[in-house]
This record gives sequence, C-alpha cells and structure tokens, in this order.
Amino acid sequence: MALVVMATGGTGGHIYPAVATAHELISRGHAAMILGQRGGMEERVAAEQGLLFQGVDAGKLARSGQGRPDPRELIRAGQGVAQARAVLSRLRPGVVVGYGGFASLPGVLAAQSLRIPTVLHEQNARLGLTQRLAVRRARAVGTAYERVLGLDPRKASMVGMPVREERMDRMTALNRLNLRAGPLTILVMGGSQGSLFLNNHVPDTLRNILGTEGLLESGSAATTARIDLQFEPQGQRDLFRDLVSEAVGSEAIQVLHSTGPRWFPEVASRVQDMDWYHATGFVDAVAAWSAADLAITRAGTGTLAEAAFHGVPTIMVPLPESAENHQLHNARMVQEAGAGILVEQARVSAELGAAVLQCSSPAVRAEMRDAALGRSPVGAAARFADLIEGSLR
Ligand SMILES: CC(=O)N[C@H]1[C@@H](OP(=O)(O)OP(=O)(O)OC[C@H]2O[C@@H](n3ccc(=O)[nH]c3=O)[C@H](O)[C@@H]2O)O[C@H](CO)[C@@H](O)[C@@H]1O
Repeated sequence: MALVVMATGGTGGHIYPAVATAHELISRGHAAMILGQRGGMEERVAAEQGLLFQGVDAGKLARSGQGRPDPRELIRAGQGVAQARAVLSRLRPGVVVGYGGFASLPGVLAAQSLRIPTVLHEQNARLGLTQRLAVRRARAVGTAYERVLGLDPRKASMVGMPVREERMDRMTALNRLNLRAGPLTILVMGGSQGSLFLNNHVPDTLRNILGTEGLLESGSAATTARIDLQFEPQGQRDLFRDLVSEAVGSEAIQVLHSTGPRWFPEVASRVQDMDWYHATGFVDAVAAWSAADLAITRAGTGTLAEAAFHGVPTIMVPLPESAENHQLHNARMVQEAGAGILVEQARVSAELGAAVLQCSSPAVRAEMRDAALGRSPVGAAARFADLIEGSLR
C-alpha cells in the first residue's frame, strides 16, 4: 500500500479526474492526497470530497493569449516547486500523478527532481504545455483519447477520462436540487468556471421558445405562432410543430443553469421572472447529471465524459478560443456518435432554439441517450489506477 499524490488544479477539467482516481486508489487500500495551488478551486473540492490537501504556490507559464509569460508568475512557479520539494521530501510518496494545468507543475517537477516516479494524465487530444515539460521523465501517460498530438504513442496508454462513477436515483437528485419531478429537466453547464457566452445567450433563447407562453402551455396558439415565426422554411416548421406536440404532453420544462460563481448574481437577476429557470453558481454535478434529461454545455472533455456516463444527450457549443480549437474536435466526435448536437458559437442565434426543440422529442432523446451510453468512460478511473500501481516504486 502506498501514498499517491495527485498534482492538479486550476479547473474542474483537471481536478475531477484526479478526484475520481483518488477515490479508486483509496478503495484499493492506498492513501491519496491532492497537491495543488493554495487557495485554488482544488482546495475547496478536496475538502468537499474528504480528500487530504496540501497547497503550494503556482504560476502560469503562458498568458491566456499569446505573448511572453509574466515574470511574477514564473517566480511563483519556482517558489511552488521549492515548496512542493519540501512536502514530497517529507512524505516520500510512491508516485506523483500530474493531471496538467499550471497548478500541477510544482508537484510534478518537484517529484522528478527528487526521483520520485511520476505518471501523467492528459485529458485532451493534444498534449498540454505543463505535460510537455514533464513527459520526458514520466514513467507513463494515461490518455482520454486514442491519439494525442505531441505524445509519443509508445509512452501513451489510452485509459479514458476518469469520471466520478456515481449515479443518484432521479428522485433523490431532483430533491437534492430542489427541482420538481414532472418536467423535462435541462441542465445548462458551461464548464467549471461557467461560460459567459452561454450565460448571455441561453436564458433568452429558452425564454423565446419555451417561455410561459411557449411550451409550458402545451399546444397553445402562442406556441404555434412562435414556431411559425422562428422556423422557416415551411417543412422545418411543420416538423417542429409535430415535435413540440409530441414532446410536451403533460410535461413542462425546468432549467438548472450553473453560471460559474462569478456570474451568478447577474444571471440570477436576468432569469428571476421565469419560475421554471433556476440559476446557481456551481452545482453538484453528480446530482445534476442524474436529474437531467438534456444538457446545453461547452465541450470540455470532462463535461462530455460525464454526459456519456450518465446517458444525457448534449447540445454542445464549443469554446472557440480553446487551444487549437480542441473543443470543436471533441464536440464533433460526440455528434458523429449520435450522442449530441453541435452548435457553433457563431450559429447560436440561428440554431440553438431549433436544437432544443429537436431534443424535446422523447424519441429523439432516447436514441441520443443510447448513443451517449455507448461512449461511456466507465472503468477509466480503474484503468488509470492500474497504470499508477504499475509505476509505484
Ligand atoms: C476553457 C478551457 O480551456 N476548458 C478546458 C477545461 O475545461 P473545464 O475545466 O471547464 O472542464 P471540463 O468541461 O472538462 O469539466 C468541468 C468539470 O467541472 C464540473 N462542474 C462544472 C460546473 C458545475 O457547476 N459543477 C461541476 O462539478 C463538471 O462536472 C466537470 O467535472 O479542461 C478540460 C479538460 O482538460 C478541457 O477539455 C477544456 O477545454
């Protein structure tokens, strides 16, 4: 039995795979802890998850755009490595696992300088900057995709994206989230920091097509009039009319929108007139996925892997600024599998409403749900834990 240190932080996409793997290792009798940035999101998540946490300084090696790194950030990164060396010299873990992102760097570099074995996990289809710095001395790299750009295939093991493999029964999840049992439940989630773009566009789109005069009054004249207004040409319009009448039945709609903590007040005030629209800063994702019938999301790997595990059809609006547009690539794969609909950001005004209406049909959703489950990353945490155990000194 060994101590495994998870070096991670910054965003949910790096933190939650570490959490899932930590729980798997603990269930095998190992000890696991998170090493990340002091005061970062990872500190809060570790506490919520009952995991030990050690915080150090961390600094970004690249600015979000292009350009040279900020020298103060480089100094912080250096201090972080020194602090992580002190922690790891004391704890002497059997292996340090790096999940990428600037907050994982101190732990991984410190381990390598102390000759403690390191293993990496790359969540995206292209090796990230932090991982590029550490890959040469790492024993193995677990990946979420078959091929990872910039990574020697001999070093790569495709394990999948570790997700929290927990499902709640739907009623329990709805209760936990203070949602009702009858309505079609749409989860809006822009990634771990929220998405300003989705925050600005989704409420109004849903208000227009599903608002109090819309779907909520099944088959009302107002609904049909709205559909007539929005969907040209005639053929499409008829299709949507059929879909809507099939979809609503006795159902109504409710929305759970995770805005990201900083945007919450603004979105909450924008949706306060819609009692079926619930905004929250950050949501318990296991409960939210367990309750959702449909999701509107960005296309980060973690989000899409969770949608697949829970069998939730997803309308994806990839973040155009993601490194080398990797979110577009992620979303295309999901769409090709039939598990979701890709709406490019520039086309949201024209296409998002239509995509929601298309998915309001239970038959359409059932097909997409099966396709999503076909992509489930079930077992990824266990496969990655196997790889980690294989590298223990
Ligand atoms: C802007 C950016 O570069 N995003 C990247 C980042 O995304 P980001 O950090 O947004 O990560 P993902 O979409 O991969 O995952 C978000 C995670 O946060 C959780 N969550 C989110 C909202 C909430 O209210 N509650 C909650 O628990 C989700 O359940 C999920 O586990 O890392 C991913 C994996 O490296 C990349 O694919 C994304 O492109």
